[in-house]
Amino acid sequence: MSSEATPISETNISERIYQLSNLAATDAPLRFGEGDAKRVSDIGSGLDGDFDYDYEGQEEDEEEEIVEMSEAELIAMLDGERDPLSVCQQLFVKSYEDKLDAAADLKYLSKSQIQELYNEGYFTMDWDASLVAATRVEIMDLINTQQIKLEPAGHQPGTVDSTSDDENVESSGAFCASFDSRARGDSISFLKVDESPVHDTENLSQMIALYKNIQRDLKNVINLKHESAEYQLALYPGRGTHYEKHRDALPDDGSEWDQRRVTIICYLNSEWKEADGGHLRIYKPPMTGGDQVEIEPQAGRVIVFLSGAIDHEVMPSYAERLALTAWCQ
Ligand SMILES: O=C(O)CCC(=O)C(=O)O
Ligand SMILES: [Fe+2]
Repeated sequence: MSSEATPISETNISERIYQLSNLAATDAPLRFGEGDAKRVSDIGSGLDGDFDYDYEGQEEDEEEEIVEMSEAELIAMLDGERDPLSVCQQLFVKSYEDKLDAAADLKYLSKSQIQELYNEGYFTMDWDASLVAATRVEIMDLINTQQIKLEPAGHQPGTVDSTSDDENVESSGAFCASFDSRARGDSISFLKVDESPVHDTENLSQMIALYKNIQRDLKNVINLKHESAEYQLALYPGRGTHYEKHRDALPDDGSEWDQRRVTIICYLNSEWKEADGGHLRIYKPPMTGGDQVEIEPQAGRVIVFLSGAIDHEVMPSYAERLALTAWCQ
């Protein structure tokens, strides 16, 4: 189905984007690719019933048109209207360049990293590999002792994401589809970093502090609504497991929706070598040339990107591959 052929009204799409965005705020990233057709009209509830009353003659004009559109089509349509990076650049506070010049508000990130995030939609950095390697040992121990319970991300909904909203799980065909094991081969656990003593471990808590530091700096230059973030641990077991091309959120200019705005991922693979694969492939936004960049998932490598602007894909991984992601809203 071609997105151009789909007539859709402004209000219609904004409501539907709102509902999709709520999905994105759980673990329902906006995946797209072959065979990923979803009914936008299936998502959520209420909207289609809003016009069910029968005042003679009046409702005809107001009858909402039900439009079928996959997430891929929705994103393609939005991208066609405006480059997703230029939309997400609106997330930056108006005075962000002044703040960079003052540099006083940045404690952990550099001015050039913030500028890269603005201009390219992402930047990479490296954390102390020995801290990350020690954290991996702690995490594997927590997994082996069942203190962290990983569940296949491509599993049936309702059993996977403790942070997810049951209403979404039940009402949304799209949500179900995002748990398609063909799309992703990892097992995941959402970490309640602020609540659980389980994660009160020396190295892991030091690493969480690093994420929080980044978030604190980002908050000075980007409109972020929350102090907290969602933390997801993801383990790919090897055997060529991957995560198909997707976007973590819709392009978001910071208006009103509960979107993931910034994705921060750190890799924890101390023994990683080229033949292990599992690179993160980044698709640069069209306005920066649209090239592909591959990020090696080696211990300490960190990527920070604008969730609504960067398509990405986990390439087949032939060794266990561990990553800790934080999504800031
Ligand atoms: O682990 C990675 O490199 C990316 C994972 C990812 O894209 C996701 O969990 O949404
Ligand atoms: Fe992602």
